[in-house]
Amino acid sequence: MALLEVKNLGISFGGLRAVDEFSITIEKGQLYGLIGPNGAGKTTIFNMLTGVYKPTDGTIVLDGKNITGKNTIEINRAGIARTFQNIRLFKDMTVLDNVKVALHNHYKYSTFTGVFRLPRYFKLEKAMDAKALELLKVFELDDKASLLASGLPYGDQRKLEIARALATQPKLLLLDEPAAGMNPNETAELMDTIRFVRDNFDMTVLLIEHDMSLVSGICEKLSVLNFGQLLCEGKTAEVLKNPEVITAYLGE
Ligand SMILES: Nc1ncnc2c1ncn2[C@@H]1O[C@H](COP(=O)(O)OP(=O)(O)OP(=O)(O)O)[C@@H](O)[C@H]1O
Repeated sequence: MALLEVKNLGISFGGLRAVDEFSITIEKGQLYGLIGPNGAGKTTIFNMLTGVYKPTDGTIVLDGKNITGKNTIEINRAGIARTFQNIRLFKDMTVLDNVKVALHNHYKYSTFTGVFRLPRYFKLEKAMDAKALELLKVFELDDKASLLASGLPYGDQRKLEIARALATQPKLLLLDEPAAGMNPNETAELMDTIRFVRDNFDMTVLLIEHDMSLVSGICEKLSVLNFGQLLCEGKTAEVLKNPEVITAYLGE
Protein backbone atom coordinates (compact mmCIF):
# COMPACT_ATOMS: atom_id res chain seq x y z
CA MET A 1 0.00 0.00 0.00
CA ALA A 2 1.27 3.47 -0.89
CA LEU A 3 1.94 5.90 1.97
CA LEU A 4 0.28 8.79 0.14
CA GLU A 5 -2.40 8.38 -2.48
CA VAL A 6 -3.78 11.60 -3.94
CA LYS A 7 -6.47 11.41 -6.60
CA ASN A 8 -7.86 14.17 -8.82
CA LEU A 9 -7.11 16.96 -6.38
CA GLY A 10 -8.41 20.38 -7.36
CA ILE A 11 -8.99 23.86 -5.98
CA SER A 12 -10.25 27.17 -7.35
CA PHE A 13 -9.67 30.67 -6.03
CA GLY A 14 -12.48 32.78 -7.49
CA GLY A 15 -12.19 32.23 -11.22
CA LEU A 16 -8.65 30.81 -11.04
CA ARG A 17 -8.28 27.02 -11.21
CA ALA A 18 -4.99 26.87 -9.26
CA VAL A 19 -4.76 23.05 -9.19
CA ASP A 20 -6.73 20.69 -11.40
CA GLU A 21 -7.01 16.88 -11.50
CA PHE A 22 -3.72 16.40 -9.66
CA SER A 23 -2.84 12.83 -8.69
CA ILE A 24 0.28 11.41 -7.07
CA THR A 25 1.24 8.15 -5.39
CA ILE A 26 4.20 8.06 -3.00
CA GLU A 27 5.59 4.83 -1.59
CA LYS A 28 6.93 4.57 1.93
CA GLY A 29 10.57 5.66 2.16
CA GLN A 30 10.61 7.50 -1.16
CA LEU A 31 12.35 10.83 -1.75
CA TYR A 32 9.91 12.50 -4.14
CA GLY A 33 10.17 15.90 -5.84
CA LEU A 34 7.40 18.24 -6.95
CA ILE A 35 8.72 20.73 -9.47
CA GLY A 36 7.31 23.29 -11.89
CA PRO A 37 7.54 26.96 -12.88
CA ASN A 38 6.61 29.80 -10.51
CA GLY A 39 2.89 29.92 -9.86
CA ALA A 40 2.30 26.36 -11.12
CA GLY A 41 0.44 25.41 -7.93
CA LYS A 42 3.08 23.52 -5.93
CA THR A 43 2.64 25.33 -2.60
CA THR A 44 -1.13 25.20 -3.07
CA ILE A 45 -0.84 21.40 -3.23
CA PHE A 46 1.17 21.44 0.03
CA ASN A 47 -1.51 23.67 1.55
CA MET A 48 -4.19 21.14 0.59
CA LEU A 49 -2.14 18.18 1.83
CA THR A 50 -1.70 19.88 5.22
CA GLY A 51 -5.26 21.18 5.67
CA VAL A 52 -4.49 24.90 5.19
CA TYR A 53 -6.82 24.85 2.16
CA LYS A 54 -9.76 22.51 1.73
CA PRO A 55 -9.67 20.98 -1.77
CA THR A 56 -12.75 21.56 -3.92
CA ASP A 57 -12.28 18.14 -5.53
CA GLY A 58 -10.39 14.92 -5.03
CA THR A 59 -9.18 12.71 -2.23
CA ILE A 60 -6.07 12.48 -0.05
CA VAL A 61 -5.34 9.14 1.62
CA LEU A 62 -2.42 8.81 4.04
CA ASP A 63 -1.40 5.34 5.08
CA GLY A 64 -4.86 4.00 4.27
CA LYS A 65 -6.72 6.81 6.08
CA ASN A 66 -8.82 9.34 4.19
CA ILE A 67 -7.71 12.78 5.45
CA THR A 68 -9.40 14.92 2.78
CA GLY A 69 -10.82 18.14 4.24
CA LYS A 70 -9.36 17.61 7.73
CA ASN A 71 -7.82 20.61 9.52
CA THR A 72 -4.11 21.26 10.04
CA ILE A 73 -3.99 19.81 13.57
CA GLU A 74 -5.85 16.63 12.59
CA ILE A 75 -3.57 16.17 9.60
CA ASN A 76 -0.42 16.69 11.65
CA ARG A 77 -1.69 14.08 14.11
CA ALA A 78 -2.43 11.75 11.20
CA GLY A 79 1.23 12.04 10.22
CA ILE A 80 2.06 14.92 7.85
CA ALA A 81 4.51 17.66 8.88
CA ARG A 82 5.95 20.43 6.76
CA THR A 83 8.42 23.26 6.48
CA PHE A 84 7.65 26.56 4.76
CA GLN A 85 9.09 28.47 1.82
CA ASN A 86 9.58 31.45 4.15
CA ILE A 87 11.07 30.13 7.37
CA ARG A 88 8.51 30.18 10.20
CA LEU A 89 10.31 29.69 13.49
CA PHE A 90 9.49 31.16 16.89
CA LYS A 91 12.33 33.62 16.53
CA ASP A 92 12.25 34.88 20.13
CA MET A 93 12.42 31.39 21.57
CA THR A 94 15.54 29.29 22.01
CA VAL A 95 16.54 26.66 19.50
CA LEU A 96 15.69 23.97 22.07
CA ASP A 97 12.25 25.40 22.83
CA ASN A 98 11.40 25.58 19.12
CA VAL A 99 11.74 21.80 18.99
CA LYS A 100 10.07 21.24 22.37
CA VAL A 101 6.94 23.09 21.23
CA ALA A 102 6.52 20.49 18.51
CA LEU A 103 7.05 17.63 20.96
CA HIS A 104 4.02 18.63 23.03
CA ASN A 105 1.76 16.50 20.79
CA HIS A 106 3.42 13.42 22.22
CA TYR A 107 4.34 14.46 25.78
CA LYS A 108 1.14 15.51 27.49
CA TYR A 109 0.52 16.79 31.00
CA SER A 110 -2.51 18.62 32.38
CA THR A 111 -2.60 22.38 32.98
CA PHE A 112 -2.89 21.56 36.70
CA THR A 113 0.35 19.54 36.56
CA GLY A 114 2.05 22.37 34.67
CA VAL A 115 0.84 25.25 36.84
CA PHE A 116 1.64 23.52 40.14
CA ARG A 117 4.88 22.04 38.87
CA LEU A 118 3.97 18.52 39.99
CA PRO A 119 6.65 15.76 39.72
CA ARG A 120 5.18 14.57 36.42
CA TYR A 121 5.88 18.04 34.98
CA PHE A 122 9.60 17.82 35.72
CA LYS A 123 9.80 14.25 34.52
CA LEU A 124 8.19 15.06 31.16
CA GLU A 125 10.12 18.31 30.71
CA LYS A 126 13.35 16.36 31.24
CA ALA A 127 12.29 13.71 28.74
CA MET A 128 11.40 16.45 26.22
CA ASP A 129 14.76 18.18 26.73
CA ALA A 130 16.53 14.88 26.02
CA LYS A 131 14.42 14.12 22.94
CA ALA A 132 14.81 17.68 21.58
CA LEU A 133 18.59 17.56 22.08
CA GLU A 134 18.76 14.19 20.35
CA LEU A 135 17.01 15.69 17.32
CA LEU A 136 19.18 18.80 17.37
CA LYS A 137 22.26 16.59 17.39
CA VAL A 138 21.21 15.04 14.07
CA PHE A 139 21.33 18.54 12.59
CA GLU A 140 24.49 19.50 14.46
CA LEU A 141 22.54 22.17 16.32
CA ASP A 142 22.81 20.70 19.83
CA ASP A 143 25.62 23.06 20.84
CA LYS A 144 23.38 26.00 19.81
CA ALA A 145 20.35 24.77 21.79
CA SER A 146 20.30 27.73 24.19
CA LEU A 147 20.64 30.44 21.49
CA LEU A 148 17.64 32.35 20.22
CA ALA A 149 16.39 30.97 16.89
CA SER A 150 16.75 34.48 15.40
CA GLY A 151 20.49 34.33 16.12
CA LEU A 152 21.12 31.29 13.93
CA PRO A 153 22.64 31.64 10.46
CA TYR A 154 20.15 31.13 7.64
CA GLY A 155 21.20 27.55 6.79
CA ASP A 156 20.84 26.54 10.47
CA GLN A 157 17.36 28.10 10.65
CA ARG A 158 16.31 25.91 7.73
CA LYS A 159 17.72 22.85 9.50
CA LEU A 160 15.93 23.80 12.72
CA GLU A 161 12.63 23.96 10.83
CA ILE A 162 13.18 20.39 9.63
CA ALA A 163 14.10 19.25 13.15
CA ARG A 164 10.92 20.84 14.49
CA ALA A 165 8.79 19.16 11.82
CA LEU A 166 10.36 15.79 12.70
CA ALA A 167 9.59 16.34 16.37
CA THR A 168 5.89 15.81 15.59
CA GLN A 169 6.89 12.27 14.50
CA PRO A 170 5.35 12.39 11.04
CA LYS A 171 5.06 9.59 8.50
CA LEU A 172 5.44 12.06 5.64
CA LEU A 173 7.66 15.14 5.64
CA LEU A 174 6.87 17.98 3.21
CA LEU A 175 9.71 20.40 2.50
CA ASP A 176 8.84 23.61 0.64
CA GLU A 177 11.99 24.84 -1.14
CA PRO A 178 14.41 23.69 1.56
CA ALA A 179 17.46 24.96 -0.36
CA ALA A 180 16.07 28.44 -1.03
CA GLY A 181 18.70 31.05 -0.21
CA MET A 182 21.42 28.48 0.45
CA ASN A 183 24.89 28.57 -1.07
CA PRO A 184 26.17 25.45 -2.92
CA ASN A 185 28.01 24.16 0.17
CA GLU A 186 24.93 24.54 2.36
CA THR A 187 22.82 22.83 -0.32
CA ALA A 188 25.22 19.88 -0.50
CA GLU A 189 25.08 19.56 3.28
CA LEU A 190 21.28 19.76 3.19
CA MET A 191 21.15 16.88 0.70
CA ASP A 192 23.14 14.73 3.11
CA THR A 193 20.80 15.74 5.93
CA ILE A 194 17.65 14.84 3.96
CA ARG A 195 19.12 11.46 3.00
CA PHE A 196 20.11 10.87 6.63
CA VAL A 197 16.58 11.72 7.80
CA ARG A 198 15.05 9.32 5.29
CA ASP A 199 17.40 6.49 6.24
CA ASN A 200 17.48 6.96 10.01
CA PHE A 201 13.96 8.15 10.72
CA ASP A 202 12.37 5.76 8.26
CA MET A 203 10.90 8.85 6.61
CA THR A 204 9.08 9.53 3.36
CA VAL A 205 9.83 12.96 1.90
CA LEU A 206 8.01 15.08 -0.67
CA LEU A 207 9.83 18.26 -1.54
CA ILE A 208 9.24 21.31 -3.69
CA GLU A 209 12.47 22.70 -5.10
CA HIS A 210 13.76 24.96 -7.86
CA ASP A 211 17.41 24.04 -7.24
CA MET A 212 18.04 21.36 -9.87
CA SER A 213 21.27 20.18 -8.23
CA LEU A 214 19.24 19.16 -5.19
CA VAL A 215 16.38 17.72 -7.24
CA SER A 216 18.62 15.56 -9.42
CA GLY A 217 20.91 14.80 -6.47
CA ILE A 218 18.36 13.27 -4.12
CA CYS A 219 14.90 12.81 -5.65
CA GLU A 220 14.12 9.32 -6.91
CA LYS A 221 10.89 10.34 -8.60
CA LEU A 222 9.43 13.61 -9.80
CA SER A 223 6.05 15.06 -10.64
CA VAL A 224 6.09 18.15 -12.81
CA LEU A 225 3.31 20.67 -12.48
CA ASN A 226 2.44 23.29 -15.09
CA PHE A 227 -0.50 25.72 -14.84
CA GLY A 228 -1.98 23.65 -12.01
CA GLN A 229 -1.90 20.38 -13.93
CA LEU A 230 0.40 17.39 -13.90
CA LEU A 231 2.67 17.65 -16.95
CA CYS A 232 4.51 14.39 -16.35
CA GLU A 233 5.84 12.09 -13.66
CA GLY A 234 8.43 9.35 -13.37
CA LYS A 235 12.03 8.61 -12.50
CA THR A 236 14.04 11.79 -12.00
CA ALA A 237 16.60 11.29 -14.80
CA GLU A 238 13.86 10.48 -17.34
CA VAL A 239 11.60 13.35 -16.34
CA LEU A 240 14.44 15.86 -16.59
CA LYS A 241 15.12 14.70 -20.17
CA ASN A 242 11.47 15.04 -21.22
CA PRO A 243 11.29 17.78 -23.92
CA GLU A 244 7.95 19.07 -22.60
CA VAL A 245 9.49 19.56 -19.16
CA ILE A 246 12.52 21.30 -20.63
CA THR A 247 10.28 23.68 -22.57
CA ALA A 248 7.89 24.36 -19.69
CA TYR A 249 10.39 24.66 -16.92
CA LEU A 250 14.07 24.15 -17.46
CA GLY A 251 14.16 26.39 -20.51
CA GLU A 252 12.76 29.31 -18.51
N1 LIG B 1 -5.10 32.07 -1.25
C1 LIG B 1 -5.03 32.30 -2.56
N2 LIG B 1 -5.92 33.13 -3.14
C2 LIG B 1 -5.87 33.38 -4.47
N3 LIG B 1 -4.97 32.84 -5.32
C3 LIG B 1 -4.05 32.01 -4.78
C4 LIG B 1 -4.02 31.69 -3.39
N4 LIG B 1 -3.00 30.82 -3.16
C5 LIG B 1 -2.41 30.62 -4.35
N5 LIG B 1 -3.04 31.32 -5.32
C6 LIG B 1 -2.70 31.33 -6.75
O1 LIG B 1 -2.58 29.99 -7.16
C7 LIG B 1 -1.53 29.86 -8.13
C8 LIG B 1 -0.53 28.84 -7.68
O2 LIG B 1 0.27 29.41 -6.62
P1 LIG B 1 1.35 28.58 -5.80
O3 LIG B 1 1.90 29.48 -4.76
O4 LIG B 1 0.78 27.29 -5.38
O5 LIG B 1 2.47 28.33 -6.91
P2 LIG B 1 3.91 27.66 -6.76
O6 LIG B 1 4.03 26.64 -7.82
O7 LIG B 1 4.11 27.22 -5.37
O8 LIG B 1 4.85 28.91 -7.10
P3 LIG B 1 6.34 29.30 -6.58
O9 LIG B 1 7.28 28.32 -7.23
O10 LIG B 1 6.51 30.67 -7.11
O11 LIG B 1 6.32 29.22 -5.09
C9 LIG B 1 -0.95 31.26 -8.34
O12 LIG B 1 -1.57 31.83 -9.46
C10 LIG B 1 -1.34 31.96 -7.06
O13 LIG B 1 -1.44 33.35 -7.27
